Amino acid sequence: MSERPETPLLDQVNLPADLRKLERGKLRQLADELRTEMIDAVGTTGGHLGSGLGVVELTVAIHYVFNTPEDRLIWDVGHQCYPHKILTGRRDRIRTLRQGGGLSGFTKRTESEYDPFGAAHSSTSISAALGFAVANKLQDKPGRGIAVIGDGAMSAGMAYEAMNNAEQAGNRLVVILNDNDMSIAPPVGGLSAYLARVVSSGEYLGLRSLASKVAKKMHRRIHSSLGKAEEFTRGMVTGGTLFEELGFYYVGPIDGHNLDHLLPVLENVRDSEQGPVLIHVVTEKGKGYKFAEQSADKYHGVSKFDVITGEQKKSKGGPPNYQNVFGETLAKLAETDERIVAITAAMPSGTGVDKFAAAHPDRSFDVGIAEQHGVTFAAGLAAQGMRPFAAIYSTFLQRAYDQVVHDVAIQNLPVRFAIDRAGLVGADGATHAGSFDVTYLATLPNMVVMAAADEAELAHMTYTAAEYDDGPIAFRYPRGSGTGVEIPEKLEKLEIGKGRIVKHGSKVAILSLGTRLGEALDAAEQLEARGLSTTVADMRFAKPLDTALIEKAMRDHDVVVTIEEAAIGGLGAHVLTFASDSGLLDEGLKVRTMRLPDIFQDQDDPKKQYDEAGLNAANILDTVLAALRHNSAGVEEARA
Ligand SMILES: Cc1ncc(C[n+]2csc(CCOP(=O)(O)OP(=O)(O)O)c2C)c(N)n1
Ligand SMILES: CC(=O)[C@@H](O)[C@H](O)COP(=O)(O)O
Ligand SMILES: [Mg+2]
Repeated sequence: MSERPETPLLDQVNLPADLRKLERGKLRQLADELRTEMIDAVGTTGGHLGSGLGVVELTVAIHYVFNTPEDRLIWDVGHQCYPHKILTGRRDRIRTLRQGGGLSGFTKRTESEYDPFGAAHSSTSISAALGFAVANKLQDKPGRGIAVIGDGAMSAGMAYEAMNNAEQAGNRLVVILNDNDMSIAPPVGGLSAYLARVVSSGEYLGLRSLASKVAKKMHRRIHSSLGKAEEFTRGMVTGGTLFEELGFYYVGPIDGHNLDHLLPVLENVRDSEQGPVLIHVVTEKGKGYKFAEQSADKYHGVSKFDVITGEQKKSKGGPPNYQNVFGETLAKLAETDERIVAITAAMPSGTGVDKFAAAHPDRSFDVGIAEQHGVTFAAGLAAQGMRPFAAIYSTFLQRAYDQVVHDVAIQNLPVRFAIDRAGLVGADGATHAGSFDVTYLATLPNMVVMAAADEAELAHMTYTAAEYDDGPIAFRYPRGSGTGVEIPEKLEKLEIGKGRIVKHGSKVAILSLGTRLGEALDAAEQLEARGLSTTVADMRFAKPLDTALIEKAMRDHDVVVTIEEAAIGGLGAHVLTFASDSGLLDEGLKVRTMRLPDIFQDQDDPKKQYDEAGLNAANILDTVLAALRHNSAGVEEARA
């Protein structure tokens, strides 16, 4: 008689309270079902897979042992939170992940009480968890701050700032270091080597001896189940000296896929009066899905894929990605210029620096998730005569803004900023939008700010930046693939501060910065069809402005529109400032600035995001026609 299939446990678990009703012996089956559900879901949505697979058991154990949501659980970066979302009332929406109107791909306060803190930029979890812990202490409320932080995220300075400040929290703060020996790429630096030593040199010690260490450290009765456990675990030999010196009780390393190890240790920590505690958990990124386990990047970020074959449904062929145009162009330039070096902050493939590194390994630097260090490292390199390219996503460069101002701009050092993911980025949503770099860079004295309209322009700007030694220079370009335009063999060194007229007209002038140029040309066609002769300029520079081009546009046209994939304070603001300073607005010229809206836009398909932002061709057409309907009194006349 065939065995009746087990009733899926996952169907009985909507919230952690349901999970805690299960016998411990059932948790293994639940974890297996949870892993299967996650693989199936991400197969249909795409997203971050490897990191979530690595924390399935840890997620089950944390919610089983700790009293979430009263215990505030904070996932660092939050890209590993899909199992957490499934166990906290969002299984029914998990297949809407990273889609318009769907679940965010990261933790988000507005989504659930089980997401006490939003994430997506790394290394914030310990600071936030410390905040919750101290607040509960001050309010005499129960509840801990629990931070789960990866080994990659632990390479950022902010994590140490938080740990340095953590002693005050006592046993209210629990830090779980999820060490899978991976960042997006293999981890780098001294910390990674240290953790590898702690994990690899540890002999197998019986759990009892680990238990006695834990109990001794915490002056606690050994938790009964811990005492009974027969399993072996890696013991600590060198131990977590680094963390202990920072005031933490260090426990580990522990096998993060073995619930018989995780549960008793978490219970011990939960019941301990001592703290703060750092539990060092060893996991495998991509665990339990062979295609992820076998891939170099452990399926960190995947498009939709066939669960059976592991085959991702990526569009094949087509124009090159901007990141690779940058990396390959820079690699070529570096063949004849020994001064060129490239720096990435743990994003070699995302920035295209991996292409540069393949050709020039000794001139390529992955500094880990350490944008602040990366920028000032570049400043030091520049001060000593090198030509450094700091390749950092727009959103992640925000983390190093003071370094840009204080170490680069004020000293007028020739650091080159290759700013990828400029503008709206789609599935990663608001936390990753590259909205602010024009605003925050073009306001700085000495800074040159360029924006590529297509991949050929990006190649020219990479060359121009390489040759520019007069101070800092930045060039921005979007996520994804180019327009298919041909990239000439011979690159052009652009004249600093000069734009280019792409289409000549006489009534309307559209001044475009970046890849909205395509939409501007579409709009120009529609305007011409209405008898409105339209000039289109690719400004190329937000700073310095091409003032001659702007002045001519303003004197020779009735309506001037600026458009950019940037928030207020960018090209439009600088054009208006120049125009008002030059008296060009005195004759009642109609000027409209089109820019990103003053909201944080959630995830969606990028085209839809730009529709929502009002920055597509139809929006340009409407803006121009509305402006033309405004009479000199600024009153809109009835629609013609
Ligand atoms: C400030 C910042 N820089 C870069 C990134 C891009 N990023 C996302 S996840 C990741 C690697 C994180 O590694 P780890 O913390 O070990 O987590 P794992 O993926 O291994 O679970 C990086 C570099 C980011 N999210 N935030
Ligand atoms: C979680 C994280 O921050 C990165 O994985 C990011 O999602 C990468 O973005 P791209 O996919 O644009 O490279
Ligand atoms: Mg990791």
